[in-house]
Amino acid sequence: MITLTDCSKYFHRGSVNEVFALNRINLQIEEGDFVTVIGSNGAGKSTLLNCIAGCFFPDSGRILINNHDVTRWPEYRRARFISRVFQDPLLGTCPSATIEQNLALALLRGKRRGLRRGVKARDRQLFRDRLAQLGLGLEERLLDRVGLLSGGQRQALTMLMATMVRPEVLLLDEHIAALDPKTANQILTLTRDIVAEQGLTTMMITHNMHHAINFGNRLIMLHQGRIILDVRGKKKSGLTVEDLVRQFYEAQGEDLALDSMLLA
Ligand SMILES: Nc1ncnc2c1ncn2[C@@H]1O[C@H](COP(=O)(O)OP(=O)(O)OP(=O)(O)O)[C@@H](O)[C@H]1O
Repeated sequence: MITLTDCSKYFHRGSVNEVFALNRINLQIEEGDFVTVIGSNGAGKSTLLNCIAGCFFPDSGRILINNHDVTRWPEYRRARFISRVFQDPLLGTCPSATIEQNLALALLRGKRRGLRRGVKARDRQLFRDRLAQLGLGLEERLLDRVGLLSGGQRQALTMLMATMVRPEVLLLDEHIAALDPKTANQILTLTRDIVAEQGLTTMMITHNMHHAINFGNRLIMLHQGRIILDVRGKKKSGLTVEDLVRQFYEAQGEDLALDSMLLA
């Protein structure tokens, strides 16, 4: 469970460049919730995930993860609970290491990391089994360097690594945005399967309203650092893209001609 109470975040506070990126956010995400996060450019979506992940501290407010008050915990300490996948498939893996070395590293998440003599046979079988689920033939390429993989293969591997040890929270920051549509759909399906199989508490930022509606059980929309829409369950799955656009403008009380939303 993630609880944000009155969380605010400024950048360049007190200067002419001041940005009020998160404006007194109150949000409770239940265990196993899969929340899609949408909003215009600069709405505060990544800032919200960064605050939860501990990239920086909020200026005010509290953050609880599974009843631990992590508000002042540094990022590395929260990494015990949180896995994150970014837009760039180059992040999250080590390109010069092999697939099995990357997976072995992922297996150590949350444990004391020491030098180990290579990959154990038992682990290797686990890696083969998990990779086979991707249907990309990577189970036959354990000794290939990750830098040789395509963006889609790499993002699939990153998803596997992020969930190799079950995280309490999975944060997906536009993780399919750099992929072609077919590969993006494959990674989304993989995401849905892994999240369902492990019952992960998940937040997924997307600019695609269809994805926001069709994935997850809850949808939040941010605008200017505030949550302006929060729908879940049947109400969410019954939404259309047109509903979302309308609700966006209604929530703001602004003219429909405004084109700040930038959602596909
Ligand atoms: N590290 C930072 N330093 C200064 N300003 C920042 C920083 N991170 C974010 N901001 C500002 O905070 C606001 C919210 O940014 P954020 O990246 O959270 O938006 P977003 O909703 O993720 O947008 P996008 O869809 O374009 O990725 C923006 O005005 C941005 O310029």
